[in-house]
Amino acid sequence: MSAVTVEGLRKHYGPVRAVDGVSFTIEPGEVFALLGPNGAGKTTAVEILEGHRIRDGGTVSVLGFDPATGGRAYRERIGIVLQEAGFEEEFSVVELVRLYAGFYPRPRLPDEVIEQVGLKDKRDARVRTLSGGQRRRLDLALGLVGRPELLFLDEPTTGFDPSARHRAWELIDGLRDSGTTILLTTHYMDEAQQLADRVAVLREGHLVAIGSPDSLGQAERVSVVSFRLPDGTALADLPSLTGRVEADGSAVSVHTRQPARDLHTLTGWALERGTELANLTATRPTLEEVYLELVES
Ligand SMILES: Nc1ncnc2c1ncn2[C@@H]1O[C@H](COP(=O)(O)OP(=O)(O)OP(=O)(O)O)[C@@H](O)[C@H]1O
Repeated sequence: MSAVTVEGLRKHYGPVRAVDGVSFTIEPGEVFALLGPNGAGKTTAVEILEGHRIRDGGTVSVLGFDPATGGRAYRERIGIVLQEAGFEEEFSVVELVRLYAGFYPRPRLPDEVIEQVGLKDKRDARVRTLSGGQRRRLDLALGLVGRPELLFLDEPTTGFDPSARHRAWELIDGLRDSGTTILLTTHYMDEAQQLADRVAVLREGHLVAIGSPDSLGQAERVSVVSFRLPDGTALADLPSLTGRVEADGSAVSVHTRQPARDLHTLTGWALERGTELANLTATRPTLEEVYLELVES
């Protein structure tokens, strides 16, 4: 059985179709990243799965529960790491983690979780004295202490310094290795590439792509043709191409679904003018490039 099955999910706010017929599944043990620009519907979809919002249509099954009616039995099996949880500022780190541990039937040891998220030095510090990044790690500890089968991670590393980010990635990798299913949202494509077995891209309430980070570009058949603009040539002198042209100084990149055609046009153009296209390459795009193609085209 899939850990998560979503079919035809809909949630409208008046005229805004925040989620408009979205279907996907997440397998047990999978790390699944939901991507999309601001307002695409990620939070709405995730909060429906968490049981925090009521859907208007479609079916949802998470660990065999309907989150809308799963109640406490459901909440005991999931972990939620919110972007900005409101904390009791006067508690110490260990007190707060202990408090949360008390909500679950089979909690992990608070000190073990505190160490895992890298807050051992701050174990007895008051929450109000924590830095932003340390608070985010505390969020993570609170999401983990109940030994969840499914963990919801909302932008888990926003505000982290680079080394904290890499530690968080290692931690999430470790959770995957221990069999935890993870649904994460992120605006960092390198994070999705690094962590996710599969990613889904939402745009205006619709799923526009789904697959492994590496397969996504192939499915969209987007390639990037790059070259240096010949001396004495302006961008406006280039022939008309099927792809989207971007320039950074004289470095030009063409994001195209028809790389052969655009390469042919470009090389024909260069030959006619008796010039070269320096640094000419045609590559598969990064996840970030595929993502931008999907959400901006
Ligand atoms: N409670 C609400 N009432 C009315 N409209 C809402 C409500 N919540 C979300 N929306 C609208 O639904 C759409 C989707 O919002 P949502 O928060 O799900 O997007 P998101 O993908 O999570 O964005 P972000 O990346 O900015 O967090 C937006 O147009 C938003 O304005």
